[in-house]
Amino acid sequence: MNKKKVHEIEHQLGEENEMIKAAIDELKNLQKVKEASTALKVWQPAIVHGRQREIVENCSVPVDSRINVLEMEIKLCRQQIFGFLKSRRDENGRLEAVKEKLSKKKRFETVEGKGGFPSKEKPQTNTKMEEEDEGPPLAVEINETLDSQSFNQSLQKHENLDELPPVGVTVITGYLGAGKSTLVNYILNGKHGKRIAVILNEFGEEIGVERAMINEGEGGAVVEEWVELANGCICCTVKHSLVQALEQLVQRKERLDHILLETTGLANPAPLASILWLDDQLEAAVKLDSIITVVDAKNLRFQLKTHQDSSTFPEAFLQIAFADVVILNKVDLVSKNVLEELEREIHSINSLANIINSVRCQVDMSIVLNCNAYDASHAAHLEQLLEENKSLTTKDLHDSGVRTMCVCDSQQLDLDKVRLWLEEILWDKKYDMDIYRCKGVLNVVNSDELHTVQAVREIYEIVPARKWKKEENKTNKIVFIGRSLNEDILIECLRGCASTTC
Ligand SMILES: Nc1nc2c(ncn2[C@@H]2O[C@H](COP(=O)(O)OP(=O)(O)OP(=O)(O)O)[C@@H](O)[C@H]2O)c(=O)[nH]1
Repeated sequence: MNKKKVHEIEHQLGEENEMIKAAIDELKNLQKVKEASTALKVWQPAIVHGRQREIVENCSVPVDSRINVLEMEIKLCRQQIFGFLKSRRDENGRLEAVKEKLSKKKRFETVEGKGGFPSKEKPQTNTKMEEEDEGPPLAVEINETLDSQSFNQSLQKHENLDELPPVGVTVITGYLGAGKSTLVNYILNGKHGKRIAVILNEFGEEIGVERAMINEGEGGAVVEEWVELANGCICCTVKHSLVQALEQLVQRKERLDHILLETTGLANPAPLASILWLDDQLEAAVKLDSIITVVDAKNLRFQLKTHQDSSTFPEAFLQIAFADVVILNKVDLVSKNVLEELEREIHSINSLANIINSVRCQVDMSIVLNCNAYDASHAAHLEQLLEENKSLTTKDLHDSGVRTMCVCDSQQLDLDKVRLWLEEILWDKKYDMDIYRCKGVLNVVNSDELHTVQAVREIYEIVPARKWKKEENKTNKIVFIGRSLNEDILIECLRGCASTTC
């Protein structure tokens, strides 16, 4: 399956390469024509002059406009190639992971055959379906057995798995000791009746410790699965294991309402969004619900300042910058004044985030489950956020240089131009801006639908959300969160995306 996909990607890459070559050849020829036509205006020996005229006369296309179009085509081809290379890398990575898992499985069978498998590590597979499931590479515990009737029902439902709505994934991040596990515990014990799977990412020695410290819900959530990902941080080394873990979980989609993914305290949450957005198979089965960052009110200032004088950027900043919800926890340990300052500080890093104060993460469940922070159907909420950010001044500069900026313009936009612009600033880092997060609503030419744009690091998505309402002011509003943001350039670029046909 993966091999086939790799071949497909390679085929597409080949085609894209051919197109780029053809476009470059044409561009070279056109540039010769352009040079020749310029040279015609300069004195030349007659024979050279004649040759130049011939080149110009043989060219029937309007050179300048064709050159512009070709340059655009080449750029698009490059972006496509960039995307294919990335997919190929991901696919190859997954292929390797599957191979490794296969070889492990072979080892497992050999050991089991000799009766020597340590019981703790042996997966408790109680049904045929579970035996057939490919487990994630690391520890997986299945806490439920199915009787034959529910197994059959489950199998029937299994056939219609694709028709089920995607399962929401809440990423819980936050600095070391902020209260992430406390939040997971709280959710699992809440009276919401949801069936929840938990994925934990801990470093080597900690494996199993987190698991033991979290109490499964009693009368609340049914913990379907615990998946512990070892050996590294989700944002780098265990990415493939995470994809596999998610894939395994969604095989049981009919028995799951939600997935919680608790990261290590030193994780940068951005790559997680890209995993959930970029993986085609996963995309239909799971969706990023929201990124929740738990913040320790007592220690936040210290955590933010720790790296201020060094070149490394504190994870605490990034975790706040990417958050949709910030739970300002341990408010019992600070005064009201400090709390207000902290709220200001958090908003100066990320003014889009919804800040909730808490003691022991006791927050309203609706804030943490089914936020739909990335869902186009929640365009109204997004619009409200953007409206609040409109008044934001660019002088709200945080010490770190991380700032939030809102740019607005009322002209109808050309979607291709918007894509090119976003790719320039997110992928090519044109203008040296470091954009962590971007959210916006767009008024697109030839469309009566409001479009939303979402970006986390280099991954972005533009989707039609709903029809514009009559009374609405069709303004484009985009909020950027990042470092070295340049308001003038952003506004100029947004205006440059205006459609010329309207
Ligand atoms: N006083 C006070 N203590 C809290 C609060 N919330 C959590 N704690 C305590 O803070 C400590 C750390 O909480 P955890 O939930 O383990 O934090 P964590 O973010 O999962 O920690 P790591 O996994 O090490 O990153 C525990 O001793 C909690 O009991 C709070 O609101 N007030």
